[in-house]
Parts: sequence; structure tokens; C-alpha cells
Amino acid sequence: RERGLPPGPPTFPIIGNLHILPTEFIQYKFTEWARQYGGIYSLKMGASTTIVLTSPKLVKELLENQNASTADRPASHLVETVCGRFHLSFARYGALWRTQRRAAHAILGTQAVTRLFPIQRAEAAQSLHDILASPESFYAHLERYAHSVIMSAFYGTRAPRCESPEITAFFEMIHDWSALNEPGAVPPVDLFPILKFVPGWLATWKRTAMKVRKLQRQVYFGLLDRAAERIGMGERNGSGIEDVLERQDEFRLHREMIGYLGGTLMEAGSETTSSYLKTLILCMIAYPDVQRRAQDEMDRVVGVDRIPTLAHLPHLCYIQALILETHRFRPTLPLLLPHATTATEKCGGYVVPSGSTVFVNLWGIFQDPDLYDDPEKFEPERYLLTENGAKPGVDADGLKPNLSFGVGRRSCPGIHLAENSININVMNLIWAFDFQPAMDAAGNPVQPDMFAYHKGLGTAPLPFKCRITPRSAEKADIIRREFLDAEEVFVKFESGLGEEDKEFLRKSRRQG
Ligand code: HEM
Repeated sequence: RERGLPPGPPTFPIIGNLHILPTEFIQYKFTEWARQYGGIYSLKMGASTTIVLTSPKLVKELLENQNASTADRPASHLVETVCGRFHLSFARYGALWRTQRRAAHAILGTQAVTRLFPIQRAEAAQSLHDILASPESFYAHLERYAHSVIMSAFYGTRAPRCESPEITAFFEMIHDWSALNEPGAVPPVDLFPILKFVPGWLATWKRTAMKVRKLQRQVYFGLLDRAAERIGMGERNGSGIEDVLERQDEFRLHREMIGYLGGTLMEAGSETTSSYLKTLILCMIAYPDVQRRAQDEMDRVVGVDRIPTLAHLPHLCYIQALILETHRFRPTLPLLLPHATTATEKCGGYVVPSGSTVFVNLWGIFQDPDLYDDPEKFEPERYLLTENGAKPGVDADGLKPNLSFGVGRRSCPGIHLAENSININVMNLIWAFDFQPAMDAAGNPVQPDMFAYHKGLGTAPLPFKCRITPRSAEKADIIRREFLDAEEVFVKFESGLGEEDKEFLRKSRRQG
């Protein structure tokens, strides 16, 4: 470890700390080391340096105050093999990234997402209806919701059922893509470039990477071509792709960039949103008192004879606290996405060399007992005491309530769309349903495992069983009515659907 670097675990010649890195749930080890080495420490990966930040103050000092030199992403041979240089989330900092990011802002900025809100509301109404009809499939219904919103927002075509071909193809691809992104799934080709030359028949990861690339291109460019065809026929519905194609020269985007722009938005926005909502349900089951308090507030402010709207949210203090606590309790991206530095910087009095990888250990921050009382408990009340949920009186500089969406120039451009989705669905779900543990054969409640999460950079609760029932027959009627009313909004996004999707819609609308 070079002089001036933050401290860290002892290193081994050549490999540094590589041998002690866990290959799954790395955030737990990062947190253990943070308690030992402090809010900033370093790891050596071969010759390169990784910095781990577990202090909001130091996150602010490095990633916010020095945002121009900390906005890169680490080089990744895997990403280049699969997506070239056009994957907005993993793109190196530079002109290509800037071009795509500008286009993403045009589609997802505050004003633009106001136009998208009717489709989010309509999709959320379908979600309630789907859960009412088949509560045991709530997992798939939440995934469909999140995916369909982005499909409509960007491509202008929705995905009305879990089995819609656009959903199955996308999730088949994402399954392999997430597995490849798992730390340890691919040999350390970026540290030891010689490994790139291992022939495909010896390297399974290379074959999977090529399969993912093929699937991604089929899905992303297939959707792009369909959207272009629709627009060519004069059918417009205000979706992002219309703006992007119309302003293609102004944005300086070519076909390859547009294909990956849409693909990245689906990848970045779909699983994150559904994972958040699954965690919410998990917490409602494990913390029935919180559920009751949230339901009481919904009934008091919204009433029982109308569905909630965004206008109710400012009057729902406990629900707002619940939303923030769900982000804190199980952050969807527990290490955000890795940043990389393009200049040597100072942080906490230590040197952060140019070319370092920087991880924000959000999990470690959110579980820090110096910042939060009983951090392992799900307690929305903490956000009623202070804006960022920290213990009253502690120095919580840098602890923004929206830290879960990242920091600096790479922070989430989808935050407004995501927050609208979260707000409307949390209100809807709490208003509509009771969530209870599943029963075992002997009739005893089975408490879900609060740590049974998917591994990987992005996490989500593993499938769990529970009982979801409407809170009253009147509410069930309102849900059916809202679903039928949503057709008015949906109709503009359904023209390009396949026959099976259309038949499904005809049937569910007939049944109400
Ligand atoms: C619960 C929902 C979501 C959460 C918690 C979330 C969180 C994040 C985080 C932590 C990052 C990395 C920030 C960093 O590196 O500092 C990120 C990046 C990103 N997010 Fe989100 N996100 C969500 C939803 C969405 C949605 C709905 C979209 C778009 C439709 C989206 C698009 C993106 C993109 C494109 C990036 C990469 C930005 C870049 O590298 O320049 N996200 N998000």
C-alpha cells in the first residue's frame, strides 16, 4: 500500500487484498472493515486502488465537492464486450456519456416526468387490480409495473401482462447479465489483461457474455425499430423516443446510442423500482405495528371511498417517513454503482490516487449505530424526528435523505420518475391491502427472512410467501373501477401490442 493512502487490511504481494474479497454480499465485509479501519479505507486489487467510503461527510467531500474528477466508472472489459461503450450506467466519463446523459435528462427531467404521471397512475391501478386477482403472484405484478412504466415512457408501448414477450425476453437477458456482473463471476480480466485471451471454449463467461449481447440487441433494437415504425405511421403518444428521434441531430445521437439509451433505462429503472416495492411488502409483514399506523394515516387523510393521489402525500407525514425508512433499511443498490477518479484528490486527509475505484458503502452508512438508533430495526418514526433520520444532535453532514439515488455527477437521472412510482404505489398498497405472514401446514405464521436477498450490485428480496387481502369489499370495488377507468390512458400505449396481449386485456376488462 503506497504512502498517503487510507489504511486498510494487510496486503499480499502482487494480489494485494484480492484474496480476502468475498464473492457475494460484499457490503457486509465492507461494513465490518469500516468499523475496523474507519469512514475511509483502501483496498489494493493487484496494482490498482479501491477506496471505500462509509462516512456521509467524506462522501460529500470526495464525490460531491470534487464531482468533476470522481464521475468516471472503472474500466470494465465485460461491459465493453457486452455493450460496447454505450451503456449509460457503466460508460466512462467523457463526451459519449455526456451526450447520452443529456438525452436522459430531457426524457426524465422534472417537467418531462409530469407528462408521464398519468401512465404511472394507470399502471399502478392495474397493479392493484392484478394483486387483487392473484395475490400470490405479487412479485411478478410489481416487476410488470416497473417494466411497463419505462416501456411506455421511453418506447411508447406498454407491457400489460407478466407473460408479455417484451417482459420475458428482457428478464431472460437480465438474469444472465446480473449473474455476469456478480463479483467473482468473471475472472479479474481488468487486473490481469492476459486473461482476456483465454479462448471462448475454456471461458464460460465469454460465451454467456456473447449470449447476453445477442439478447440485449434483439430486445433493445427490436423495440427501437417498432417505435420508429409507429411514429412513422403518425401514431404519437408523447413517449421519450419521439423526442429523442426528433432531436437526434441536436443531441448528436446515433442508432447505437439510442438503442442502448433505452436499454439502459429499462435495466436501471425496472429492477430497482420493483425491488423497492418488494422490500416494502416484506417490512409490512415483519412490522405489523408500522403497517397499522400507516393504514390509519391513509384512512384519516384519504378516506376509504377514493383512491390516493399524489396531492395527498404532503398531508401524509408517516407515509413519507415510511418511504425514506424503506430506502434506508434495505437500499436497492447497497454500494451505489462504483465511481472512479480521473485526478488525484485528497479525502479525510488521505491521498486518493487518479484511477482509483470509489465505493460508497451505503449499507454501512445506513447501519451505522453512531448515526442511527437501533439501525437494524425498521422504524419510520426516526424520519419524524430529523429530516435524514439520524439521531437528534449527531453530526450527520452529507447524509441527504435521497442518498439512495447516488451522489455527484453520476447520481440517478431517473430519480423523479422513480419517486413518483414509489410514492403512488406505496400509498396505493397501504390503502388497499392487509399484508400478513403466510401460514405453515399447522396454521402458524411463517415470518419471512429479512436477510434473504439476491446477491449482486443491485439487490431484491428473494421470493417470499405472504397473504395479501383487500382491506374491504368497497376498496376492492374501487380498485376494479380504477382499473377500468385506466383504459382511457392505456389506449394510446396499446396500439402495437401482440394478439395475446390484446386478448388478455379484452378478457380482464370484460371481467372488471
Ligand atoms: C428505486 C428506484 C431507483 C433507485 C434506488 C436508483 C438508484 C440509483 C443509483 C444509486 C445510481 C448510481 C448513482 C451513483 O453512481 O452515484 C443510479 C444510476 C442510474 N439510474 Fe437509478 N435508481 C432508481 C430508479 C431509476 C429509474 C426509474 C431510472 C430510469 C428510468 C434510473 C436510471 C438510472 C441511470 C440511467 C443511472 C446511471 C447514471 C450514470 O451513470 O450517469 N434509475 N440509480
